[in-house]
Amino acid sequence: MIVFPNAKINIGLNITERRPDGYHNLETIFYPIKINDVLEVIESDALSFQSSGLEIPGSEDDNLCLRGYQLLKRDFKLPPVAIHLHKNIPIGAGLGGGSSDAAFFIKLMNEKFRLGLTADQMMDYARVLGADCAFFINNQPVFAFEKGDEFESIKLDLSGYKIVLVMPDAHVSTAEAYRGVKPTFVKETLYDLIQMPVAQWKRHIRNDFEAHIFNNHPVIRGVKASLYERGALYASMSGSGASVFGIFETLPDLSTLEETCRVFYNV
Ligand SMILES: C[C@](O)(CO)[C@H](O)COP(=O)(O)OP(=O)(O)OC[C@H]1O[C@@H](n2ccc(N)nc2=O)[C@H](O)[C@@H]1O
Ligand SMILES: Nc1ncnc2c1ncn2[C@@H]1O[C@H](COP(=O)(O)OP(=O)(O)OP(=O)(O)O)[C@@H](O)[C@H]1O
Repeated sequence: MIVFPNAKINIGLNITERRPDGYHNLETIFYPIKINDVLEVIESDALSFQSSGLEIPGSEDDNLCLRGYQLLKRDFKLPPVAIHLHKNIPIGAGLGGGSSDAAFFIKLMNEKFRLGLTADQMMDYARVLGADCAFFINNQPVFAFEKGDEFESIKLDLSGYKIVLVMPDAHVSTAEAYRGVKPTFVKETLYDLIQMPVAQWKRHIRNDFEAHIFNNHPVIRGVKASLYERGALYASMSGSGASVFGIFETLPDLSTLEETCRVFYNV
């Protein structure tokens, strides 16, 4: 069975408090985008994992797909499987690529081996693997809160706009991003702000990671500025970075950015 795990962007991200467990409470809007990996699972004689495409740092045993397999195996009698992941979603990008692979792996296993899990049950498994992971089970635009793994559905349809995603030559680890952030009280919740017209978002919606990540990686600040110079209605770093997205009325010419960055049009 083959599935195509997709990336997400965060529209707005407010870090509201540090939790006793070391994590942070936050609020954000998750929006799915059309940048995809390819994940294939076949029944096999032995458990194996191989990947192609972008190089994934870390050992294969730490790959979130294998961790998903081990997690399900605690509760279900599963045969060995051969997993192939073709990696295309940029890594260290704030696009949730690894989390998406894990969530799609759980959905695939549920279907392939008829495990009978509901979406809520799959989300409970996904939460164990990462804060971002549960979102990709339903994969619909949501307002997310607490660790970013509790959701309220929202009406948000950006299909009438052109969304462009730019990945500069910089990588930010999620842990690095959280280490430098100072939680702040939220006056106006994103749940309400997101209902404003897109052209007004620039004045009201922010990503709390940007300030210190831009200081550590000025190239990311430059990409965001370029998107506004080319007419973006709204531009922001996604999640903990390093990718930056822009929402446009018409598709911009980003050929100069393409010299130094990976640019994805119409995501
Ligand atoms: C930045 C976001 O992508 C926004 O959507 C997410 O909050 C990150 O979620 P994620 O990559 O799934 O994160 P995890 O793999 O669960 O956590 C990585 C590290 O980020 C920090 N972390 C993550 C989520 C959160 N709400 N508070 C945190 O402080 C913790 O130090 C944790 O050890
Ligand atoms: N399937 C996978 N794809 C990508 N990274 C993976 C995968 N499985 C495990 N990882 C590990 O996760 C790390 C990437 O996570 P990181 O949080 O830094 O960036 P990200 O992919 O942009 O995700 P996020 O949006 O959650 O921040 C990699 O260094 C790698 O070791």
